[in-house]
Amino acid sequence: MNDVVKSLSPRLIPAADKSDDRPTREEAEAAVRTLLRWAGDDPQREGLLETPKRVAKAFKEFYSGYEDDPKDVLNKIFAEVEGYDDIVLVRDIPFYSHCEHHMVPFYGMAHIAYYPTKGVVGLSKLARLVEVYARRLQTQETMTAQIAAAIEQFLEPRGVAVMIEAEHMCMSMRGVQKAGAMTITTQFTGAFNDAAEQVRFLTLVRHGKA
Ligand SMILES: Nc1nc2c(ncn2[C@@H]2O[C@H](COP(=O)(O)OP(=O)(O)OP(=O)(O)O)[C@@H](O)[C@H]2O)c(=O)[nH]1
Ligand SMILES: [Zn+2]
Repeated sequence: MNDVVKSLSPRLIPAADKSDDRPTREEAEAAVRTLLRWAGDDPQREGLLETPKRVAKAFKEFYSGYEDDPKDVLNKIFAEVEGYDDIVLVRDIPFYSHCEHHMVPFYGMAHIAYYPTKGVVGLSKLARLVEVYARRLQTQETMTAQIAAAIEQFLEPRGVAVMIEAEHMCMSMRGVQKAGAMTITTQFTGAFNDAAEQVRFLTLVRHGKA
């Protein structure tokens, strides 16, 4: 296992703590009313009356990944694949996440590849794994490492490659205001530490043929 993944994995693999000090829905809605006032608006005006309830509900969707455990996503392995042990790559998995610095969306595509050893997982599970980590407060780097670490731990492949390309709204609509700037992160383990393997991965991601 790659050193970065190994050092990150204890913190990153389990589902987030379900701590007891979670606020009630009423407390969450009151916090939204405070932010509405902070934005300069009046939470009591008609159009905003139901907004705190909607925001609390939307947060449940945006951050549902805290309830999910990668173990439950990757626990079903299909071993009967006639000895197939070549690359499995799912590219262009769209995702929406929120940056942990500003709680503003960043969104883009994830590309995931691995070389199976003990079997393969259902292809949809790789997209579900992206959801587990995207639906939390994140940095793009952490999310990239977490996806690679989970596949390492549960599939024990010959290698994993993860690439994420995303636009960060905190860089587009505020702050430095560079709309369209794209951030690319990669995490390679095992066989993918080889330069030729990285070229194969990137070629498949870009052109669909090796
Ligand atoms: N490395 C990394 N940085 C991120 C990510 N998402 C947002 N950021 C950056 O987090 C940084 C936070 O910087 P700060 O100086 O603490 O906050 P700020 O004053 O709001 O910074 P500006 O965005 O430059 O206005 C910014 O440079 C963001 O671009 C991410 O996924 N990875
Ligand atoms: Zn941000």
